[in-house]
Amino acid sequence: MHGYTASTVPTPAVPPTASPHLVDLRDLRLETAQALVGASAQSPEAAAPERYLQELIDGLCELSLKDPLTGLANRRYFLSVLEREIDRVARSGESALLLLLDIDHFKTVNDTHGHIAGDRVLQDVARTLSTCVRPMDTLARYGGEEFAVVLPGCQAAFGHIVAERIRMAIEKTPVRIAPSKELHITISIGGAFALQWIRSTTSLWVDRADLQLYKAKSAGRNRVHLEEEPSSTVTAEEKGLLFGTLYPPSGWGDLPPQDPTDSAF
Ligand SMILES: Nc1nc2c(ncn2[C@@H]2O[C@H](COP(=O)(O)OP(=O)(O)OP(=O)(O)O)[C@@H](O)[C@H]2O)c(=O)[nH]1
Repeated sequence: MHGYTASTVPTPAVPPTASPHLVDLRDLRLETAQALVGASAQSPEAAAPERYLQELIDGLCELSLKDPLTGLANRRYFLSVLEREIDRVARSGESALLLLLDIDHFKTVNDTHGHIAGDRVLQDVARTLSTCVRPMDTLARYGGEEFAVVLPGCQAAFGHIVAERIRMAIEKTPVRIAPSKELHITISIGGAFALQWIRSTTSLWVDRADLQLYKAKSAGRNRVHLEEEPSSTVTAEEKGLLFGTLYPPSGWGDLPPQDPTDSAF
């Protein structure tokens, strides 16, 4: 974020309809912004208001994409990345892995050590996770104590290795919540690959990974569960996305209904 605060930003020369000297960013409205832009074009100090506006826009963009506690991408941004990834995989047939990572027994951390310690755990876990991913991967805080990462170009053969490496990194990195108090944190990980050549949806992809996360939790936590055969778990909805009305939702590989009057048969 930029170093300005909400109430101390000096305004450039503005028309009388806009506020006189200071603009509280929380109160900034479209008309005010338009007035600032209009004035900046005519003002002899044109450079300053433009810089101000650019900083304002940059700051607002950053706010809208980042999780304030951890500095990671937020859910909204992550879903837009997933959307793009689905597109890419559908066009290129390359692989991509989605991992959902959830801190184990996090409620106990909050209940035992307090919310501030819980926040510290979230920040430290985020930092450790950041060291485990490649620059091309997108890591996000997906919800309360849940994180997500999408790994473009991750082959099925390597998925488990990558996820296991992340799990172990968290397991062997204690979180210091006080000078003499360290917590040992674990995470459960569920993962699913994007369906190659199929334009699925973000929610179906997330649901798949979530099912695996549920299995990892149910199996005892601190473990990785990845979908085995992505193509064997294609849902009826996804078959519809691929084949439209050609194939009935009864089963993968069903033949389209034959029209006896069609000479092609
Ligand atoms: N400190 C802190 N706690 C949060 C935040 N967001 C969510 N939580 C807490 O995360 C906890 C999640 O608890 P549960 O959903 O029961 O999950 P859990 O205790 O980790 O249990 P399992 O996931 O089943 O291992 C709740 O106590 C929430 O209050 C946050 O930003 N900061």
